[in-house]
Amino acid sequence: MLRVENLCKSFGGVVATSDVTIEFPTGSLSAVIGPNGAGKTTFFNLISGALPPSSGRILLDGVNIVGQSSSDIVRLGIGRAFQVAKLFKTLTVEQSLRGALMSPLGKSLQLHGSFPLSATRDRAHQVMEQLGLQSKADVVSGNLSHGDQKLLDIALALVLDPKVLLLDEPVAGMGPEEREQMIETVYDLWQKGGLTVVLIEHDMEIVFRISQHIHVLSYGKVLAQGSAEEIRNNPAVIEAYLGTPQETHA
Ligand SMILES: Nc1ncnc2c1ncn2[C@@H]1O[C@H](COP(=O)(O)OP(=O)(O)OP(=O)(O)O)[C@@H](O)[C@H]1O
Repeated sequence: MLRVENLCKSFGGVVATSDVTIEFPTGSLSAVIGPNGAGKTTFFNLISGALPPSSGRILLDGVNIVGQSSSDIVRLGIGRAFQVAKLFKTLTVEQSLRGALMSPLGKSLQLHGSFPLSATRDRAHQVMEQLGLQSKADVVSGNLSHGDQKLLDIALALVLDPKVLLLDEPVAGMGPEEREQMIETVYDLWQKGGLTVVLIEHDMEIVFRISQHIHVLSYGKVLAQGSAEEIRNNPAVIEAYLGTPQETHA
C-alpha cells in the first residue's frame, strides 16, 4: 500500500502541498483531480522523489521512502509516466525498452544483477503486448503518434515491474479515439494484475468512469475523497472544480 501522511511542500512563499494524507490501497485504481495549480504534479514529484517534501512521510508498504533518490524509489517499486512523454526519440520502441532493462537501474532490479540479452527481448515484448505496441517494435520513438509515445512512456515505467504506477494525464492532447484506446489499455493493465494505479486527469468523464477512489486537491489541500458518486455530488467539489451539475453533464 502507498500512503502519504501529512505531506507538505512549499516553494518559497507558495504552499503547493499542505498537510496531505492519502492512502492508495494495493491493487486499487485512484485518481487525483483538482483545478490548475492545485498541487497535483507536485504531489507526484514528491512521491517519485523528483522533489523532497518540506515535511511528512511517504510510506510504501510501511517503509518511509522520503529522502531516497528517484532511482532508488523506482527500484523500490514506484514507476511514473509523464504528461509529456520522456523518450529516447532516436531509438525504436524495442530498443528503448531493452535499454531501460539494460541500464544500471534495470539491471539492479534483476535477481542476480545481470539480465541476459534474450531475457530483455522477452520482457520488452511482454510489455509491448500488454500495451498493444507489438506492431510498433521497430518504429523509431520520435516517429510514433502522440498516443503511442504516451503508451511507450508508460511501457518504460512498466518494464521495470513497478508495484505502483503514477500516470500524469495519460490522455492529454489525444483525440477521442486515441483517448478511448488509452483508457481501455490502462484499465486492462490494472485489471490484470495487482498493480496500484494512480492517475492525474482533467477529463472527468474518464475519472468517474474508471476510478475506484478519487482524491480532490485544491490549493494544495485535500478538499474531498471518495467514490465517483460521492465526489460528483460533493457541494465543495462542485463549487471549487466541477461547476454546477448541469455543467458537469454538458
Ligand atoms: N518548482 C516550482 N517552483 C515554484 N513554484 C512551483 C514549482 N512547482 C509548482 N509550483 C507552484 O505550486 C503550485 C502547484 O503547482 P502544480 O504544478 O503542482 O499544480 P497542478 O495541480 O499540477 O496544476 P496543473 O493542473 O495546471 O498541471 C502552483 O502554484 C505552482 O505555481
